[in-house]
Amino acid sequence: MFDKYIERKNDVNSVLLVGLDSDINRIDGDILDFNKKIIDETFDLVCGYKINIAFYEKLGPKGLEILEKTIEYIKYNPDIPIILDAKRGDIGNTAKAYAEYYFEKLKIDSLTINPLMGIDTLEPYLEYNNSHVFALALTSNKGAYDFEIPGELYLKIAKKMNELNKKHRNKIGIVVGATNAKFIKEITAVTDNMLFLIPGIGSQGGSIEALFNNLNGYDNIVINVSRAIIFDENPRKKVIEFNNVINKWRE
Ligand SMILES: O=C(O)c1cc(=O)[nH]c(=O)n1[C@@H]1O[C@H](COP(=O)(O)O)[C@@H](O)[C@H]1O
Repeated sequence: MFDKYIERKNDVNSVLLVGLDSDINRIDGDILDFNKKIIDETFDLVCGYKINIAFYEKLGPKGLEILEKTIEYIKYNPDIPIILDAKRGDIGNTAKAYAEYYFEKLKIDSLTINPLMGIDTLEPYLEYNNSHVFALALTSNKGAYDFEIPGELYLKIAKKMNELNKKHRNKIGIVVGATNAKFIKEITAVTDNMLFLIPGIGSQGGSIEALFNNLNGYDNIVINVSRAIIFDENPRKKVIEFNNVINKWRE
């Protein structure tokens, strides 16, 4: 799956993920139509899509149906990676149940997971040929200062995930928030070529400049922007703008 990201990134020259955080409270009409419109307007320009399950779960069975149809719709172009953002983390037996739905039925490319309960909770996700997970390490919210940053837990997670990533042939990446960019430099020092999923640009106010100053040339990244793209009146234009600014820094 790692290769799918790298190929896609090189093919379209973009590391941008559009986050389909399609909140019913901000949408007039049908969410599936809303998603299809965003996908139609952006698919040729983006590295991939991240779908946060919360906005679909809250609608009950109808929401899951929309989630499944959205994934199917993106898959008309099989080269586009799809991340399901569910931040799962539970004992092996339960993780196996999550994995069956996400990787066998939905056939997503990556799942976000919370690694706090330990390595055994990740293992069921890694048993599929093409599965991939992004483990939360340094999140974008201010609560990152509650547990992740004190005692450098985020670094401990990054190191362990890097080790696991080598063992499991590139099936693991980490989440690092752009809003806490100053800590990213230390992370790049302890990781090899694992993928970073970077949220926090756009509505959360993360600085692209600070992000790239701290990435220091590290380019195994995908940058997610949700609200600032999907709720803009011209999502395609917004994607082009983000691609341009980000690619200037990547040069
Ligand atoms: O795992 C994530 O994607 C994630 C981790 C994190 O630390 N911060 C974070 O914002 N996210 C997700 O990234 C998206 C950010 O959305 P916007 O702030 O609208 O761009 C949401 O789906 C969040 O749940």
